Amino acid sequence: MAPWGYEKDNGPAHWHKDCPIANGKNQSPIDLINGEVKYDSGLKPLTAKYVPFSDAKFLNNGHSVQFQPSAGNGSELTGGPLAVKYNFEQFHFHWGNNDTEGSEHRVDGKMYPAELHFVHWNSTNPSFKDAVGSGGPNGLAVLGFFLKVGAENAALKPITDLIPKVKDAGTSVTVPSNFDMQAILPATLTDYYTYDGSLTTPPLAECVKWIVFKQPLEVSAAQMEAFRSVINRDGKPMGGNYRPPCPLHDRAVKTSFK
Ligand SMILES: Cc1ccnc(S(N)(=O)=O)n1
Ligand SMILES: [Zn+2]
Repeated sequence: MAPWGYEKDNGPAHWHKDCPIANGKNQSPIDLINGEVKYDSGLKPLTAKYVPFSDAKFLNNGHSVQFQPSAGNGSELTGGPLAVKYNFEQFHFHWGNNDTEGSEHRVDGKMYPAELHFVHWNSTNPSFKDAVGSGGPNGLAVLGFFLKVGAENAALKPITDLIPKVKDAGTSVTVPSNFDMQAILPATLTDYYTYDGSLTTPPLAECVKWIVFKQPLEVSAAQMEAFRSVINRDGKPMGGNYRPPCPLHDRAVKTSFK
């Protein structure tokens, strides 16, 4: 099979051939149906501490654009549904070719124009790779933020301004060291959905504690257009790099809000 992608001949419907877990019972993304979620008063607030990065890259890996600091940067996530500290690994995006599609998770069937994933790994593992392979839903913790079109997002501007420099697959740039990742996050990380799921791209490992925030972040139309100018490994616009929702099976989606 050609390397996996989102086209007709290598998209999500094909992934099960190389990754049979694609048809597993704990796959992501899912449609977050408000009538079926359950408030959990035991969910604590989440704390994310992102420290300045000395040498971080912003890159086009052929299926997304991704911010990746050097390993062991010291940024970490605790609280919420998490029992231990998780180390920050990278963030990346999924988006559509128009404003009616692009997010991976949906809310009552609604898609947002894009979704931002902050990936963290369970610090009881020696590395990110070990955490992915650790088995069970506590290997990674991924924060999902919906993006909607509105005001310019000043915190993401240093990243969206770099997009023209990583237009082609396999390109990367160094991110200015004064980039403040903490500023991307809302002041308080409240009101989220959480459930046990998987990576949404191959290898689709079922190792993720998903934490999807109810409140979307805003980006400007110009920032959305920047994403839509990115080219994938097949030389086509990367937009549409989202997996459709997977069956919930017998999983519960909990909320930190009523
Ligand atoms: C690190 C990683 C790999 C694959 N997929 C994801 S995702 N889209 O589930 O966050 N993250
Ligand atoms: Zn993702």
